[in-house]
Amino acid sequence: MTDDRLPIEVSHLTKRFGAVTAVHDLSFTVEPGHVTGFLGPNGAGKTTTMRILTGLMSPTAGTATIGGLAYRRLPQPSRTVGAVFDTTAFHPGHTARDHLRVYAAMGAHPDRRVDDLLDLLGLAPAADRRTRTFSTGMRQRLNLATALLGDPRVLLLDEPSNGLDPEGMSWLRQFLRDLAGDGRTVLVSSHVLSELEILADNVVVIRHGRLLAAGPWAQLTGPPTVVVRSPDADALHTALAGTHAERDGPDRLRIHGLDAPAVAELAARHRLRVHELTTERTGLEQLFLRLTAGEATTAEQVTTR
Ligand SMILES: Nc1ncnc2c1ncn2[C@@H]1O[C@H](COP(=O)(O)OP(=O)(O)OP(=O)(O)O)[C@@H](O)[C@H]1O
Repeated sequence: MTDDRLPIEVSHLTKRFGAVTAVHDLSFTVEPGHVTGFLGPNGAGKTTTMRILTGLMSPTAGTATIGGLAYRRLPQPSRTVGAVFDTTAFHPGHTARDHLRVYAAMGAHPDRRVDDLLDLLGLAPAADRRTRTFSTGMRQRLNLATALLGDPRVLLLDEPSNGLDPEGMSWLRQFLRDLAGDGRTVLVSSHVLSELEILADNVVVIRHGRLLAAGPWAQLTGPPTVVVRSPDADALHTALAGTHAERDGPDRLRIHGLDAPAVAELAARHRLRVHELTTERTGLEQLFLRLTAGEATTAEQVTTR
């Protein structure tokens, strides 16, 4: 394959199971070179979308492509796409090495990939332990190793952070960033916003199978607000004429459209005292609750606030 930067494109995708519409006219793009979060409450349609992307299910309508091709039309699917689903089961009597060897044989991947991946995922010391003794974190790593056997350019990971402790999260963040840094396309689902905030650069938010918002975090949460506490709040308010500032108590101002260093410099230029200067971002939890409560229904409504 000459072009190894392969975007994921979901276009007007619909999937019905009898009376249930799991995915409804869903469209979004996932760019290579970034980790993109796929966020939605339980039952939102994330797994269904990812299953369609990996050819495990057919859509009722619309398309889901990788580098412009449906999974079934990819010339070397297992070398192009690596997927991890939450439900991936291990044979409890198999060791980590056995497990990877079985999958390497199924995908006709060279056996040496097994040892390379055990090393890469930090599983070498546990390579000959039976998977039934594995912690959640080790299972997640073994899942990732399995997905990486074919050295794929696209990774679809369904809830890979489920059950990880903070150290595991920090490791996963770096690991996914390194994969994306190499031009890979990485889509990671979760129903927990704070996890995706750590792991992903961009996010696609869905609810009831429909798109709610998509884009980089900063674009979705809006610019920061600077809160200043100053005994010279009146004079500072006057000095801030032309920016959007509002009183928030006798000695406090909330300022939009300037960052904290700019506010500090302006105060210094006017020789005004600053006792406290903090930056607040629109709470991501708040954003998600607002989105999933149905106040916003399109990306525009979210980005323009
Ligand atoms: N095989 C199926 N048959 C019938 N309904 C299904 C099937 N698979 C999924 N659904 C339904 O489709 C909807 C979307 O489910 P899906 O698993 O895609 O959501 P999800 O966002 O991945 O949720 P979770 O975070 O709980 O995994 C749900 O209402 C689910 O019950």
